[in-house]
Amino acid sequence: MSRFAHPAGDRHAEVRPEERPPHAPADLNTLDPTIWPRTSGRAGGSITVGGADVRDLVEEHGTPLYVVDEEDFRSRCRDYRDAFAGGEVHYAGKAFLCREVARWIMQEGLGLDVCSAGELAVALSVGFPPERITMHGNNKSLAELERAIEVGVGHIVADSFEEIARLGFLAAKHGKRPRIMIRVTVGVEAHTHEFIATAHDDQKFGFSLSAGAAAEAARRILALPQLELVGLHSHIGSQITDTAGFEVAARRLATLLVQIKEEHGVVLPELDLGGGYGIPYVEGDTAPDVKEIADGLREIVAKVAEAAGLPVPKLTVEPGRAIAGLAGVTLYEIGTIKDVEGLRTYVGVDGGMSDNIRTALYGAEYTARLASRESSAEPMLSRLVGKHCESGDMVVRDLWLPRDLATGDLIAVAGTGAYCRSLANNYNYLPKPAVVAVKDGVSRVIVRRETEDDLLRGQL
Ligand SMILES: Cc1ncc(COP(=O)(O)O)c(C=O)c1O
Ligand SMILES: N[C@@H](CCCC[NH3+])C(=O)O
Repeated sequence: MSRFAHPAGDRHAEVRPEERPPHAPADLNTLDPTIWPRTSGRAGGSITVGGADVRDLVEEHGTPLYVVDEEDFRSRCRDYRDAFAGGEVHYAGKAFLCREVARWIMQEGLGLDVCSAGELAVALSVGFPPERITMHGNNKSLAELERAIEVGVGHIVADSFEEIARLGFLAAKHGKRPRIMIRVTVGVEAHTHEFIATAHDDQKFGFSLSAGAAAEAARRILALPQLELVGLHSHIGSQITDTAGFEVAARRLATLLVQIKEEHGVVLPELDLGGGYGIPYVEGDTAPDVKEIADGLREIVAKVAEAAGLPVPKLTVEPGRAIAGLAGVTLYEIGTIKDVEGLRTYVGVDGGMSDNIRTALYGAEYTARLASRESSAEPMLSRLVGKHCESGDMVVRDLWLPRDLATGDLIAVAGTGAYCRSLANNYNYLPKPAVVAVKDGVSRVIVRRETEDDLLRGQL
């Protein structure tokens, strides 16, 4: 099991002694280049991202602050696009989407996955080409499906029998022929936290392969001439570092491709293997390299197609975290430092589970550093906690920080570019932090900080 994964039942358990960090790192100032943004470093002691000093960023934009290294984000788009040349890469907007990010995705030549009318609206608002958009969701509303058909999204991934009937009705109503994929539950037990594993049979997504539901979905779609069935889709889960699950998924999808050809004489031209590629969050984490993923998946798809006597389908992947995750860091200001004798030091910051709920939700681990200066003080075992009324409100559960830490110091948490702003909430009426993009020493607000007016808007 990966360090990220642990049974949900353990979530509230105390840290067992063997899980405590065995020893402090030799140097608390270093920035592991596999975890921190590609352009990050230290200058005059302070951490810099995209050529900007975090002290200046905070001076200008306040804390907590989400900082996105634009070059890191865009270069990972290009890495995926180049590695999967010949196929398609769709960025999964749920990881982190705003208008500016949609523009970056568009400019870098990627497609986009959306899973709600809201995500679709963000993309359309900046002129994202609808034909490069895929619409997902296990319970899309009639209005969401209608909007997707009206604007002409490139693919709609069917997730239930009800939805196939709705799609048939709406396509006929609008005189359109949407391109449909079937979300197949391939029965893979992905090695990740149970809340983000999506291909074992006992869950809400997709049509079960083993129970025959996926084959039945194909029958029903092919019976509706107003729908064009173009392929099969599988997404086995998120933060997956072992690529074996993707191979099994690809092989199993291929068996269905063969079955559909034999039963209906139809060769589906596309295969979408979803996203889920893991990233390193803490030192020692390993993550698959994009080239290896691409070469591995391409080889498997080609092999299984060949063995089945089918033409090699076009391969699409949908990375979210692997593009956005490491581009982002969160900056906090330290407010309180509370030493609990003999146990640890609680370091309180001005955000918490409203801007990063992943630690509370999945037991996620993060790397954090004193960001506004370097220190050679002794390491102290710390817990970086938020300011919410929950004792589970932690940003980093176990962390070594220098003993001379003081109120007003800045802390940077790495790897917060994915599923932090997108999962942010207003618990305890905290306003959501701003998101700034940094590049060549210049910062731009791409999502402004919420204000008290935002918090009160819409109430009687
Ligand atoms: C259908 C689908 N595609 C892609 C993704 C992106 O996953 P990740 O951010 O782990 O790459 C998800 C989320 O898990 C998803 O549900
Ligand atoms: N929210 C999850 C990922 C879920 C992906 C959506 N299917 C996380 O932070 O790890």
